Amino acid sequence: MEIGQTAATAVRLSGLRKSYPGGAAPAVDGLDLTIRRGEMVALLGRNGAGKSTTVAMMLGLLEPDEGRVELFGCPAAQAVRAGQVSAMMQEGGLVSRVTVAELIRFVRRAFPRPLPTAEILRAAGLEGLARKRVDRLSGGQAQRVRFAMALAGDPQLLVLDEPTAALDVEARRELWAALRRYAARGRTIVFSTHYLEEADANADRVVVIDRGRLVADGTSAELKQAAAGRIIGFADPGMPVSQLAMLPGVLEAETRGGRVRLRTVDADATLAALGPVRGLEVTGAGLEDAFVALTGAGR
Ligand SMILES: Nc1ncnc2c1ncn2[C@@H]1O[C@H](COP(=O)(O)OP(=O)(O)OP(=O)(O)O)[C@@H](O)[C@H]1O
Repeated sequence: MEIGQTAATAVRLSGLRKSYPGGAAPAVDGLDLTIRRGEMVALLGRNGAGKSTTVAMMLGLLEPDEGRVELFGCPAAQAVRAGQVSAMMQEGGLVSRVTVAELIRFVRRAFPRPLPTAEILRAAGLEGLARKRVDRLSGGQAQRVRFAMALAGDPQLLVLDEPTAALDVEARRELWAALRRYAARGRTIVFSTHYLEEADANADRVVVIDRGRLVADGTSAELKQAAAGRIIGFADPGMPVSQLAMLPGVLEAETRGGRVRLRTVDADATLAALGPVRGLEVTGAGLEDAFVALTGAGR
């Protein structure tokens, strides 16, 4: 049997801890996380939350101080050696002078069961660029070549650390389309990001990390619901913010541009206590509201 081939669990992190020398607080502080095969999971957190450190431990590039990393039931390094796991890092030079197709053919040779070159090019949206030299590609195209290199060996698990950092909107859209095509093959994808909209649009599951700890885990709809409740907006009746904040269910109150915005866990109770208002709007809170509520970002 191939290593861990039957394991339903792709990633299991248990009690992970990591401190850097001189760091005031641990970068990762007791993280437990299980990811099933076929999931597309976003690790979401603000700068310095511990995402990259977690990803590096997941890939066996960094040794945890405490805890364990298992990929498909094996130690990380073993799964990586067996070609089950691949990573796309943020940067990294691409050799020059060769064409995209030549580079992919070269990379394929490193793996026991690589995908066919044509399939790799198709999956990464590079069909039209096969004959182009890699040192003449745009940033977005070069990033898709990195993605193609990462999937050449047909890994079961693909880990991407901020895959769309520094890409423009169009390049981002194309990379996400390529990633979704790969996920549709039943592969597991874990990506870190601090773009809320990317987590919202692409992940089956969003794991929010803050100060090295897991602070939320669910679908983005669940996180919005659990952390942020609903948003009530209406024309400012001139009531002091402190009084608005005291209304039943209200978690946050602010006035801006002649309107009041309340975040509430119980819209009915808030509205009943508020009485009639003008220009009322009630909406579900966005992932950004959930994120602020969960991490205290912006406080
Ligand atoms: N090589 C290092 N040496 C010392 N401290 C580090 C090192 N790498 C990260 N840190 C610290 O560890 C903490 C977590 O950093 P990490 O890079 O894992 O966060 P992140 O969530 O990936 O952040 P970002 O979104 O900015 O990439 C931060 O406080 C950071 O300053």
